[in-house]
Amino acid sequence: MIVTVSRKAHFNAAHRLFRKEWSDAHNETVFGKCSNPNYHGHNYDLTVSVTGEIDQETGFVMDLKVLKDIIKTEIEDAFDHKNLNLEVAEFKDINPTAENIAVVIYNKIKPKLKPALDLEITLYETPRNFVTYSGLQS
Ligand SMILES: Nc1nc2c(c(=O)[nH]1)N=C([C@H](O)[C@H](O)COP(=O)(O)OP(=O)(O)OP(=O)(O)O)CN2
Ligand SMILES: [Zn+2]
Repeated sequence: MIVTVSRKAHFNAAHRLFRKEWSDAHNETVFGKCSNPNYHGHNYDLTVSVTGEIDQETGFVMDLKVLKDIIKTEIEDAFDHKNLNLEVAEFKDINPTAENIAVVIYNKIKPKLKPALDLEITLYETPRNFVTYSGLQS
């Protein structure tokens, strides 16, 4: 039987949406208040979902304590109370949109899971704006 297990997490982070080759005025036209040169913050809510076979000995798809520890180490310790543009290496040259943050989170967590397990990331940037990524490539 294939089942999905999920773990919620949370982090606060600052960011600025902009392209460095564009003027502040053009960035504001494209990204609006999210391109404020002085940055702004969000309370990000994260759901990490792992899908796979139930292990017949343990009854687990995976141990949620293990998933909790992976999220803490890979995401919360790395992103919480950070300026994503300035302090998180993955966003040095990537705009920290919700889409790109979800892809970075996926790419940090996937190698920590058994290869047979599927992963889906849902990231809420605001209570009403959220994105989902499950590893599909164009
Ligand atoms: N496709 C995307 N669009 C937007 C992103 C994004 O990451 N991907 N990000 C932003 C802003 O950073 C931020 O989300 C602010 O959005 P906004 O609509 O202004 O949200 P509110 O302040 O109105 O808060 P709500 O709680 O959602 O009402 C913009 N676009
Ligand atoms: Zn923002």
